[in-house]
Amino acid sequence: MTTFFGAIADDLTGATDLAGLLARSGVPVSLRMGVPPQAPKNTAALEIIALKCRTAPVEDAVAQTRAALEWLRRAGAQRFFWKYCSTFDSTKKGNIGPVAEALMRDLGTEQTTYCPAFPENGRSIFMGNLFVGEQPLAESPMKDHPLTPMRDSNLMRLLATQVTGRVGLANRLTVAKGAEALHARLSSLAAEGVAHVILDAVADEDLHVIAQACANMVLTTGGSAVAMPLPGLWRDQGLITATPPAAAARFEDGPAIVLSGSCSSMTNRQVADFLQAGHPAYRLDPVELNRNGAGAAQAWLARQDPGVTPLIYATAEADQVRIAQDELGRDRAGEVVEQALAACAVAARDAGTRRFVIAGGETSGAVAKGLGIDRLNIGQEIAPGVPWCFAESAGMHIAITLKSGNFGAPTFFKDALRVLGND
Ligand SMILES: Nc1ncnc2c1ncn2[C@@H]1O[C@H](COP(=O)(O)OP(=O)(O)O)[C@@H](O)[C@H]1O
Ligand SMILES: O=C(O)[C@@H](O)C(=O)COP(=O)(O)O
Repeated sequence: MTTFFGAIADDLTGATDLAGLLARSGVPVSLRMGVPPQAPKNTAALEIIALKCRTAPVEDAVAQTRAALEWLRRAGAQRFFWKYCSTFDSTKKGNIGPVAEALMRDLGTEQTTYCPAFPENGRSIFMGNLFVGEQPLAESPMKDHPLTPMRDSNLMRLLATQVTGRVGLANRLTVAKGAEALHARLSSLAAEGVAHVILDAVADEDLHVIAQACANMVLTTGGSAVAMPLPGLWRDQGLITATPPAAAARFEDGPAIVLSGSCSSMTNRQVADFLQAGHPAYRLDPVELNRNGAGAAQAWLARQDPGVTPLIYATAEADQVRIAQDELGRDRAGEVVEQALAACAVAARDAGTRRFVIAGGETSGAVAKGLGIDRLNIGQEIAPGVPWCFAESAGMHIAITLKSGNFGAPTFFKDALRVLGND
Protein backbone atom coordinates (compact mmCIF):
# COMPACT_ATOMS: atom_id res chain seq x y z
CA MET A 1 0.00 0.00 0.00
CA THR A 2 1.24 3.51 -0.71
CA THR A 3 1.96 5.57 2.32
CA PHE A 4 -0.21 8.65 2.78
CA PHE A 5 0.79 9.84 6.26
CA GLY A 6 4.38 9.99 7.45
CA ALA A 7 5.16 10.81 11.07
CA ILE A 8 8.49 11.36 12.78
CA ALA A 9 8.61 10.85 16.56
CA ASP A 10 11.40 12.17 18.78
CA ASP A 11 11.48 9.02 20.95
CA LEU A 12 10.35 5.40 20.90
CA THR A 13 7.60 5.41 23.54
CA GLY A 14 6.25 8.58 21.93
CA ALA A 15 6.16 6.73 18.62
CA THR A 16 4.21 3.77 20.03
CA ASP A 17 1.87 6.25 21.74
CA LEU A 18 1.16 7.86 18.37
CA ALA A 19 0.88 4.48 16.67
CA GLY A 20 -1.67 3.25 19.23
CA LEU A 21 -3.87 6.30 18.79
CA LEU A 22 -3.73 6.19 14.98
CA ALA A 23 -4.50 2.45 15.03
CA ARG A 24 -7.84 3.20 16.71
CA SER A 25 -9.01 4.21 13.21
CA GLY A 26 -8.59 0.66 11.91
CA VAL A 27 -6.08 1.85 9.30
CA PRO A 28 -2.83 -0.18 9.37
CA VAL A 29 0.06 1.55 11.13
CA SER A 30 3.71 0.63 10.78
CA LEU A 31 6.47 1.83 13.07
CA ARG A 32 10.15 1.74 12.15
CA MET A 33 12.96 2.14 14.61
CA GLY A 34 15.24 4.72 13.06
CA VAL A 35 15.43 5.60 9.38
CA PRO A 36 15.45 2.30 7.49
CA PRO A 37 18.69 1.82 5.58
CA GLN A 38 16.84 0.30 2.64
CA ALA A 39 14.43 2.02 0.22
CA PRO A 40 10.72 1.96 1.19
CA LYS A 41 9.03 -1.38 0.46
CA ASN A 42 5.87 -3.00 1.87
CA THR A 43 4.89 0.27 3.51
CA ALA A 44 1.60 0.94 5.34
CA ALA A 45 -0.81 3.84 4.75
CA LEU A 46 0.38 5.29 8.05
CA GLU A 47 4.12 5.11 8.62
CA ILE A 48 5.95 6.30 11.74
CA ILE A 49 9.70 6.60 12.14
CA ALA A 50 10.85 6.56 15.76
CA LEU A 51 14.03 8.53 16.38
CA LYS A 52 15.95 9.19 19.57
CA CYS A 53 16.50 12.90 19.20
CA ARG A 54 14.54 14.59 21.98
CA THR A 55 17.68 15.65 23.81
CA ALA A 56 20.22 15.24 21.02
CA PRO A 57 22.25 18.28 19.91
CA VAL A 58 20.06 20.45 17.66
CA GLU A 59 22.05 19.83 14.46
CA ASP A 60 21.92 16.10 15.09
CA ALA A 61 18.14 16.16 15.65
CA VAL A 62 17.63 18.23 12.51
CA ALA A 63 19.80 15.88 10.42
CA GLN A 64 17.98 12.78 11.75
CA THR A 65 14.50 14.19 11.12
CA ARG A 66 15.39 15.43 7.63
CA ALA A 67 16.63 11.95 6.74
CA ALA A 68 13.39 10.48 8.09
CA LEU A 69 11.37 12.99 6.07
CA GLU A 70 13.23 12.04 2.93
CA TRP A 71 12.49 8.33 3.48
CA LEU A 72 8.79 9.03 4.11
CA ARG A 73 8.55 11.16 0.97
CA ARG A 74 10.07 8.33 -1.02
CA ALA A 75 7.42 6.03 0.50
CA GLY A 76 4.82 8.32 -1.05
CA ALA A 77 3.66 10.25 2.03
CA GLN A 78 1.71 13.43 1.35
CA ARG A 79 0.96 14.60 4.90
CA PHE A 80 3.62 14.84 7.58
CA PHE A 81 3.58 15.01 11.35
CA TRP A 82 6.28 15.87 13.87
CA LYS A 83 5.51 14.07 17.18
CA TYR A 84 7.01 15.32 20.44
CA CYS A 85 6.04 14.89 24.08
CA SER A 86 2.64 15.94 25.42
CA THR A 87 4.58 17.88 28.06
CA PHE A 88 6.51 19.75 25.31
CA ASP A 89 9.84 18.34 26.58
CA SER A 90 12.48 20.65 25.13
CA THR A 91 15.04 23.29 26.06
CA LYS A 92 15.52 26.94 25.11
CA LYS A 93 17.38 25.77 22.00
CA GLY A 94 15.12 22.96 20.85
CA ASN A 95 14.53 20.48 19.55
CA ILE A 96 10.86 21.01 18.78
CA GLY A 97 11.18 24.39 17.00
CA PRO A 98 14.37 23.90 14.96
CA VAL A 99 13.17 20.53 13.67
CA ALA A 100 9.77 21.99 12.71
CA GLU A 101 11.47 24.84 10.84
CA ALA A 102 13.78 22.43 9.00
CA LEU A 103 10.82 20.24 7.98
CA MET A 104 8.87 23.32 6.85
CA ARG A 105 11.78 24.42 4.67
CA ASP A 106 12.15 20.96 3.11
CA LEU A 107 8.43 20.71 2.47
CA GLY A 108 8.16 24.28 1.19
CA THR A 109 5.40 25.26 3.61
CA GLU A 110 5.10 28.61 5.38
CA GLN A 111 2.95 27.64 8.34
CA THR A 112 2.58 24.78 10.80
CA THR A 113 0.63 24.11 13.98
CA TYR A 114 1.63 22.98 17.50
CA CYS A 115 -0.74 21.05 19.74
CA PRO A 116 0.67 18.77 22.47
CA ALA A 117 -2.77 18.40 24.14
CA PHE A 118 -3.73 14.87 25.20
CA PRO A 119 -7.00 15.21 27.13
CA GLU A 120 -7.30 11.47 27.94
CA ASN A 121 -3.98 11.72 29.77
CA GLY A 122 -4.72 15.08 31.37
CA ARG A 123 -2.73 17.35 29.04
CA SER A 124 -4.70 20.40 27.94
CA ILE A 125 -3.89 23.81 26.47
CA PHE A 126 -5.79 26.99 27.25
CA MET A 127 -4.76 30.47 26.04
CA GLY A 128 -1.47 28.94 24.98
CA ASN A 129 -0.71 27.55 28.45
CA LEU A 130 -0.12 23.83 28.90
CA PHE A 131 -1.64 22.02 31.88
CA VAL A 132 -0.83 18.58 33.32
CA GLY A 133 -4.03 17.60 35.06
CA GLU A 134 -4.99 20.71 37.02
CA GLN A 135 -1.41 21.97 37.33
CA PRO A 136 0.27 24.38 34.94
CA LEU A 137 3.19 22.56 33.27
CA ALA A 138 5.76 24.55 35.24
CA GLU A 139 4.18 23.49 38.55
CA SER A 140 3.85 19.82 37.56
CA PRO A 141 6.51 17.15 38.25
CA MET A 142 7.93 18.09 34.80
CA LYS A 143 9.57 21.12 36.43
CA ASP A 144 12.16 18.69 37.85
CA HIS A 145 12.71 16.52 34.78
CA PRO A 146 16.42 15.61 34.78
CA LEU A 147 17.02 16.46 31.10
CA THR A 148 14.29 18.89 30.09
CA PRO A 149 13.01 20.69 33.18
CA MET A 150 9.91 22.63 32.09
CA ARG A 151 9.92 25.91 34.02
CA ASP A 152 7.41 27.87 31.91
CA SER A 153 3.86 26.79 31.03
CA ASN A 154 3.36 29.20 28.16
CA LEU A 155 3.88 27.46 24.84
CA MET A 156 4.24 30.70 22.86
CA ARG A 157 7.15 31.79 25.05
CA LEU A 158 8.67 28.29 25.07
CA LEU A 159 8.52 28.03 21.29
CA ALA A 160 9.62 31.61 20.56
CA THR A 161 13.16 30.94 21.85
CA GLN A 162 13.43 27.89 19.57
CA VAL A 163 12.37 29.32 16.21
CA THR A 164 13.29 32.17 13.90
CA GLY A 165 9.76 32.73 12.51
CA ARG A 166 6.80 34.44 14.24
CA VAL A 167 4.70 32.55 16.80
CA GLY A 168 0.93 33.02 17.23
CA LEU A 169 -2.10 31.46 18.89
CA ALA A 170 -5.47 30.13 17.80
CA ASN A 171 -7.19 30.09 21.18
CA ARG A 172 -9.98 27.95 22.59
CA LEU A 173 -12.62 30.58 21.79
CA THR A 174 -11.80 30.18 18.11
CA VAL A 175 -11.51 26.38 18.27
CA ALA A 176 -14.91 26.22 20.01
CA LYS A 177 -16.48 27.97 16.98
CA GLY A 178 -15.54 25.03 14.74
CA ALA A 179 -13.30 24.06 11.85
CA GLU A 180 -14.24 26.92 9.53
CA ALA A 181 -13.48 29.55 12.14
CA LEU A 182 -10.18 27.88 12.95
CA HIS A 183 -9.28 27.63 9.29
CA ALA A 184 -10.04 31.34 8.86
CA ARG A 185 -7.89 32.18 11.90
CA LEU A 186 -4.97 30.18 10.46
CA SER A 187 -5.32 32.01 7.15
CA SER A 188 -5.37 35.43 8.78
CA LEU A 189 -2.33 34.53 10.88
CA ALA A 190 -0.58 33.35 7.71
CA ALA A 191 -1.40 36.68 6.04
CA GLU A 192 0.28 38.42 9.01
CA GLY A 193 3.36 36.24 8.49
CA VAL A 194 2.84 33.96 11.53
CA ALA A 195 4.61 30.70 10.73
CA HIS A 196 4.12 28.84 14.03
CA VAL A 197 0.61 28.58 15.46
CA ILE A 198 -0.09 27.16 18.91
CA LEU A 199 -3.54 25.54 19.04
CA ASP A 200 -5.60 25.44 22.24
CA ALA A 201 -7.41 22.17 23.01
CA VAL A 202 -8.92 21.03 26.28
CA ALA A 203 -11.09 18.10 25.18
CA ASP A 204 -11.28 15.49 22.42
CA GLU A 205 -13.97 17.53 20.60
CA ASP A 206 -11.38 20.28 20.13
CA LEU A 207 -9.03 17.76 18.56
CA HIS A 208 -11.68 16.81 16.02
CA VAL A 209 -12.19 20.47 15.07
CA ILE A 210 -8.44 20.90 14.71
CA ALA A 211 -8.16 17.77 12.55
CA GLN A 212 -10.89 19.01 10.23
CA ALA A 213 -9.29 22.42 9.91
CA CYS A 214 -5.76 21.07 9.41
CA ALA A 215 -6.31 17.80 7.48
CA ASN A 216 -4.94 19.37 4.29
CA MET A 217 -1.89 21.04 5.82
CA VAL A 218 1.28 19.36 4.61
CA LEU A 219 2.92 19.53 8.05
CA THR A 220 1.37 19.60 11.50
CA THR A 221 3.05 18.95 14.85
CA GLY A 222 2.08 17.92 18.34
CA GLY A 223 1.46 15.12 20.79
CA SER A 224 -0.21 11.92 19.65
CA ALA A 225 -3.82 12.93 20.35
CA VAL A 226 -4.12 15.72 17.79
CA ALA A 227 -3.22 13.26 15.01
CA MET A 228 -5.73 10.65 16.21
CA PRO A 229 -8.79 11.82 14.19
CA LEU A 230 -6.84 12.32 10.94
CA PRO A 231 -6.94 8.75 9.48
CA GLY A 232 -10.73 8.61 9.92
CA LEU A 233 -11.13 11.89 8.05
CA TRP A 234 -8.85 10.81 5.22
CA ARG A 235 -10.62 7.47 4.99
CA ASP A 236 -13.98 9.26 4.68
CA GLN A 237 -12.48 11.38 1.90
CA GLY A 238 -11.29 8.23 0.09
CA LEU A 239 -7.62 9.19 0.47
CA ILE A 240 -6.74 6.02 2.40
CA THR A 241 -8.41 2.66 2.91
CA ALA A 242 -8.71 0.55 6.06
CA THR A 243 -7.63 -3.03 5.64
CA PRO A 244 -7.39 -5.73 8.30
CA PRO A 245 -4.18 -5.60 10.37
CA ALA A 246 -1.15 -7.02 8.62
CA ALA A 247 -0.39 -10.70 9.07
CA ALA A 248 2.68 -9.68 11.05
CA ALA A 249 0.38 -8.61 13.91
CA ARG A 250 0.83 -11.95 15.63
CA PHE A 251 3.17 -13.54 18.11
CA GLU A 252 3.96 -16.99 19.34
CA ASP A 253 2.09 -17.22 22.62
CA GLY A 254 4.42 -17.86 25.50
CA PRO A 255 5.69 -16.69 28.87
CA ALA A 256 5.78 -13.01 29.79
CA ILE A 257 8.25 -10.77 31.63
CA VAL A 258 8.06 -7.23 33.04
CA LEU A 259 11.21 -5.09 32.84
CA SER A 260 11.07 -1.67 34.46
CA GLY A 261 13.71 1.05 34.32
CA SER A 262 11.43 4.05 34.75
CA CYS A 263 11.59 5.93 38.06
CA SER A 264 8.51 8.10 37.51
CA SER A 265 6.01 8.28 40.33
CA MET A 266 3.44 6.35 38.26
CA THR A 267 5.89 3.54 37.49
CA ASN A 268 6.79 3.31 41.19
CA ARG A 269 3.09 2.75 41.90
CA GLN A 270 2.85 0.16 39.10
CA VAL A 271 5.83 -1.79 40.43
CA ALA A 272 4.39 -1.69 43.96
CA ASP A 273 1.06 -2.99 42.66
CA PHE A 274 2.72 -5.87 40.79
CA LEU A 275 4.84 -6.80 43.82
CA GLN A 276 1.74 -6.80 45.97
CA ALA A 277 0.09 -9.24 43.54
CA GLY A 278 2.85 -11.70 44.51
CA HIS A 279 4.87 -11.87 41.28
CA PRO A 280 8.48 -13.03 41.71
CA ALA A 281 10.71 -9.97 41.51
CA TYR A 282 14.37 -9.04 41.32
CA ARG A 283 15.52 -5.51 42.15
CA LEU A 284 18.53 -4.18 40.28
CA ASP A 285 20.96 -1.98 42.18
CA PRO A 286 22.99 0.26 39.81
CA VAL A 287 26.05 0.29 42.11
CA GLU A 288 26.08 -3.50 42.32
CA LEU A 289 25.52 -3.77 38.54
CA ASN A 290 28.44 -1.46 37.91
CA ARG A 291 30.64 -3.69 40.07
CA ASN A 292 29.51 -7.16 38.98
CA GLY A 293 27.37 -6.86 35.85
CA ALA A 294 23.95 -8.43 35.22
CA GLY A 295 24.98 -12.08 35.79
CA ALA A 296 23.16 -12.45 39.13
CA ALA A 297 19.91 -11.11 37.64
CA GLN A 298 20.16 -13.50 34.71
CA ALA A 299 20.91 -16.44 37.03
CA TRP A 300 17.84 -15.51 39.10
CA LEU A 301 15.74 -15.30 35.92
CA ALA A 302 16.89 -18.74 34.78
CA ARG A 303 15.54 -20.24 38.04
CA GLN A 304 12.02 -18.82 37.64
CA ASP A 305 8.93 -20.83 36.80
CA PRO A 306 8.06 -19.68 33.23
CA GLY A 307 4.35 -19.90 34.09
CA VAL A 308 4.55 -17.02 36.60
CA THR A 309 5.45 -13.65 35.11
CA PRO A 310 8.60 -12.29 36.78
CA LEU A 311 9.48 -8.62 37.28
CA ILE A 312 13.00 -7.25 37.05
CA TYR A 313 13.17 -3.60 38.04
CA ALA A 314 15.49 -0.75 38.87
CA THR A 315 12.53 1.53 39.56
CA ALA A 316 13.23 3.49 42.70
CA GLU A 317 12.18 6.64 44.52
CA ALA A 318 14.09 9.88 43.93
CA ASP A 319 16.29 9.59 47.07
CA GLN A 320 17.59 6.14 46.04
CA VAL A 321 18.17 7.32 42.46
CA ARG A 322 20.20 10.22 43.85
CA ILE A 323 22.39 7.86 45.89
CA ALA A 324 23.20 5.79 42.79
CA GLN A 325 23.78 8.90 40.69
CA ASP A 326 26.09 10.44 43.34
CA GLU A 327 28.14 7.26 43.33
CA LEU A 328 28.23 6.57 39.57
CA GLY A 329 27.19 9.77 37.84
CA ARG A 330 23.78 10.17 36.20
CA ASP A 331 24.74 8.76 32.81
CA ARG A 332 26.62 5.72 34.10
CA ALA A 333 23.83 4.84 36.55
CA GLY A 334 21.31 4.96 33.70
CA GLU A 335 23.54 3.05 31.34
CA VAL A 336 24.23 0.07 33.63
CA VAL A 337 20.52 -0.32 34.32
CA GLU A 338 19.59 -0.07 30.64
CA GLN A 339 22.28 -2.58 29.67
CA ALA A 340 21.19 -5.01 32.38
CA LEU A 341 17.52 -4.83 31.42
CA ALA A 342 18.38 -5.30 27.73
CA ALA A 343 20.55 -8.33 28.61
CA CYS A 344 17.72 -9.80 30.72
CA ALA A 345 15.29 -9.29 27.83
CA VAL A 346 17.58 -11.19 25.47
CA ALA A 347 18.12 -13.99 28.02
CA ALA A 348 14.36 -14.23 28.58
CA ARG A 349 13.67 -14.41 24.84
CA ASP A 350 16.28 -17.11 24.39
CA ALA A 351 14.63 -19.07 27.20
CA GLY A 352 11.20 -18.87 25.54
CA THR A 353 9.61 -15.60 26.72
CA ARG A 354 7.36 -14.11 24.03
CA ARG A 355 5.55 -11.23 25.76
CA PHE A 356 7.58 -8.26 27.05
CA VAL A 357 6.25 -5.40 29.16
CA ILE A 358 8.79 -2.58 29.31
CA ALA A 359 8.50 0.60 31.42
CA GLY A 360 10.47 3.75 30.59
CA GLY A 361 11.33 5.68 27.43
CA GLU A 362 15.12 5.27 27.50
CA THR A 363 14.70 1.77 28.88
CA SER A 364 12.42 0.86 25.98
CA GLY A 365 14.96 2.11 23.47
CA ALA A 366 17.71 0.01 25.07
CA VAL A 367 15.58 -3.14 25.29
CA ALA A 368 14.23 -2.85 21.74
CA LYS A 369 17.77 -2.34 20.48
CA GLY A 370 19.03 -5.32 22.50
CA LEU A 371 16.28 -7.50 21.04
CA GLY A 372 17.29 -6.35 17.54
CA ILE A 373 13.83 -4.97 16.72
CA ASP A 374 13.65 -2.74 13.66
CA ARG A 375 9.92 -2.63 12.95
CA LEU A 376 6.79 -2.81 15.09
CA ASN A 377 3.20 -3.56 14.12
CA ILE A 378 0.57 -2.13 16.38
CA GLY A 379 -2.01 -4.13 18.31
CA GLN A 380 -4.47 -3.60 21.15
CA GLU A 381 -4.18 -0.56 23.40
CA ILE A 382 -3.65 -1.33 27.09
CA ALA A 383 -4.00 2.26 28.31
CA PRO A 384 -4.31 5.55 26.39
CA GLY A 385 -1.10 5.86 24.40
CA VAL A 386 0.30 2.40 25.28
CA PRO A 387 -0.45 -0.35 22.76
CA TRP A 388 0.81 -3.88 22.49
CA CYS A 389 3.19 -4.11 19.54
CA PHE A 390 4.30 -7.11 17.50
CA ALA A 391 7.81 -7.59 16.23
CA GLU A 392 10.39 -10.06 15.08
CA SER A 393 13.36 -10.71 17.31
CA ALA A 394 16.03 -13.19 16.27
CA GLY A 395 13.51 -14.85 13.94
CA MET A 396 10.87 -15.17 16.68
CA HIS A 397 7.49 -13.40 16.70
CA ILE A 398 7.13 -11.54 19.97
CA ALA A 399 4.72 -9.09 21.57
CA ILE A 400 6.15 -6.06 23.34
CA THR A 401 4.66 -3.00 24.98
CA LEU A 402 6.72 0.11 25.61
CA LYS A 403 5.28 2.31 28.34
CA SER A 404 6.17 5.94 28.80
CA GLY A 405 7.04 6.59 32.44
CA ASN A 406 3.97 8.71 33.15
CA PHE A 407 1.35 6.63 31.37
CA GLY A 408 -0.96 3.81 32.46
CA ALA A 409 -3.03 3.10 35.56
CA PRO A 410 -1.40 1.80 38.78
CA THR A 411 -2.48 -1.70 37.65
CA PHE A 412 -0.78 -1.29 34.24
CA PHE A 413 1.43 -4.41 34.36
CA LYS A 414 -1.50 -6.65 35.23
CA ASP A 415 -3.64 -4.83 32.67
CA ALA A 416 -1.06 -5.52 29.95
CA LEU A 417 -0.97 -9.24 30.71
CA ARG A 418 -4.76 -9.41 30.81
CA VAL A 419 -5.17 -7.65 27.44
CA LEU A 420 -2.84 -10.13 25.76
CA GLY A 421 -2.99 -13.58 27.23
CA ASN A 422 -4.69 -15.58 29.90
CA ASP A 423 -3.15 -13.98 32.99
N1 LIG B 1 17.70 3.07 40.59
C1 LIG B 1 18.15 3.85 39.60
N2 LIG B 1 19.15 4.71 39.83
C2 LIG B 1 19.60 5.51 38.84
N3 LIG B 1 19.13 5.51 37.58
C3 LIG B 1 18.14 4.64 37.30
C4 LIG B 1 17.61 3.78 38.29
N4 LIG B 1 16.64 3.05 37.73
C5 LIG B 1 16.55 3.42 36.46
N5 LIG B 1 17.46 4.38 36.18
C6 LIG B 1 17.65 5.05 34.87
O1 LIG B 1 16.72 6.14 34.80
C7 LIG B 1 16.36 6.36 33.44
C8 LIG B 1 14.84 6.35 33.37
O2 LIG B 1 14.46 6.84 32.12
P1 LIG B 1 13.34 6.20 31.23
O3 LIG B 1 13.60 4.77 31.00
O4 LIG B 1 13.24 7.08 30.02
O5 LIG B 1 12.01 6.34 32.09
P2 LIG B 1 10.89 7.50 31.99
O6 LIG B 1 10.05 7.16 30.79
O7 LIG B 1 10.13 7.37 33.28
O8 LIG B 1 11.62 8.82 31.84
C9 LIG B 1 17.00 5.24 32.63
O9 LIG B 1 18.19 5.69 32.04
C10 LIG B 1 17.29 4.18 33.70
O10 LIG B 1 18.36 3.34 33.34
O1 LIG C 1 3.43 12.47 24.44
C1 LIG C 1 3.75 11.81 25.43
O2 LIG C 1 3.56 12.16 26.60
C2 LIG C 1 4.47 10.49 25.19
O3 LIG C 1 4.17 9.97 23.94
C3 LIG C 1 5.94 10.66 25.26
O4 LIG C 1 6.54 11.26 24.38
C4 LIG C 1 6.56 10.07 26.43
O5 LIG C 1 7.97 10.26 26.58
P1 LIG C 1 8.72 9.50 27.83
O6 LIG C 1 8.02 9.92 29.08
O7 LIG C 1 10.14 9.94 27.78
O8 LIG C 1 8.57 8.03 27.59
